[in-house]
Amino acid sequence: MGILEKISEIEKEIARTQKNKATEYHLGLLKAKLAKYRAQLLEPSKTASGKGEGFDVMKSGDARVALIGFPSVGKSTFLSLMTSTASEAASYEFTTLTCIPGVIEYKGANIQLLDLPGIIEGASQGKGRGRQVIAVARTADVVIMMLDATKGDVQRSVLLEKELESVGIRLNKPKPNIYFKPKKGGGISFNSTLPLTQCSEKLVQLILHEYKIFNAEILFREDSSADEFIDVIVGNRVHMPCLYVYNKIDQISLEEVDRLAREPHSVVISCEMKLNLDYLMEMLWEYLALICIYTKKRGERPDFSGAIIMRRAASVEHVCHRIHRTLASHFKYALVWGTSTKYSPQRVGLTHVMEHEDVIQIVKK
Ligand SMILES: Nc1nc2c(ncn2[C@@H]2O[C@H](COP(=O)(O)OP(=O)(O)OP(=O)(O)O)[C@@H](O)[C@H]2O)c(=O)[nH]1
Ligand SMILES: [K+]
Ligand SMILES: [Mg+2]
Repeated sequence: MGILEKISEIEKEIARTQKNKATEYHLGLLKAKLAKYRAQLLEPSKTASGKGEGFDVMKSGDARVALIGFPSVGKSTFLSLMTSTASEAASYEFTTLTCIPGVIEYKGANIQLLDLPGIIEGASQGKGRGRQVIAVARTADVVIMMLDATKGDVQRSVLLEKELESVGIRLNKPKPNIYFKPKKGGGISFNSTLPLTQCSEKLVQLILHEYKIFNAEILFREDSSADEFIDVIVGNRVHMPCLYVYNKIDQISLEEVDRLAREPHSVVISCEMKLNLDYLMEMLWEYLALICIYTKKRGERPDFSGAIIMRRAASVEHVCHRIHRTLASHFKYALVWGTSTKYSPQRVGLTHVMEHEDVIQIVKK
């Protein structure tokens, strides 16, 4: 039996197994098996000629955003609208056949936006160009899942989310807070800091057994599920923020727009009428978790023309490294003006955490 058949067998068995206390272990085991086969699917195939297969687009700029969606939802129209790159748009499906990069300039940051072919159900198993598209999605900092507002797409977004889930991409989900350390000997040591309602020591043992792990230390720090535990063992999961963008709202009623806008993580837009694009950029900025830092030399005004773009929670040390490789080793202290400090300016050390629009002056030894 091929992997795809095995996967489909297990999926069928999961679907026909009733979920209750008695089947809990059986289901847990099935899920562990499923995750194992899915992982094999992700491995590069040995038979394929290899070259020219993937969409190799160089990473550039401060962050990368991938446009994922069914065909003809308006991904290429969006890229052409937001960047100086033109990507062909048309009313037929699968107009775009490869990965087309553009750059959005926003708040001094260069955000790389990737237009991609439309994907359909079964993409993760190689339908269409699904696997290449998903491989690109894995490299993004944020995924924009673009949906067609005229197609009642709340349900359809679930389908695509499942495709991404099945290859280890977790959208808008925090990493499970589980400590897991394989050992050389000593058996399984299992602990939890709170009562578990979705998983148990026995289930954990079974799952570990399936992965041929017989010695390990495990600590559940939250009430995680068996699926989340499997994610931790498998390890190559990508946790990624995702914005659900409903396009073509020029075609639906105000009530419908209002309803879609209230869905979690969603933004409603119209590329054709250029509606709500500012708000989308604000949300994207939030989801990318980028901040602007301005530098200032002693006795001079801050340089507001060139912001340093960093990730949220970046420290003074991170800023130093960005300015020059050796700066941190000559660092004496820094003066910071802005929302991260109580006083303006305030003298801070390397570990101080910067905030958006802070100004920094670095004093060397
Ligand atoms: N009414 C309306 N039509 C739109 C809007 N945005 C895009 N379209 C139309 O939707 C059709 C598909 O647009 P594309 O940009 O080619 O869609 P795509 O998602 O890139 O499609 P594929 O590359 O085939 O997957 C085109 O006819 C666009 O003119 C919009 O905001 N409103
Ligand atoms: K199209
Ligand atoms: Mg397109």
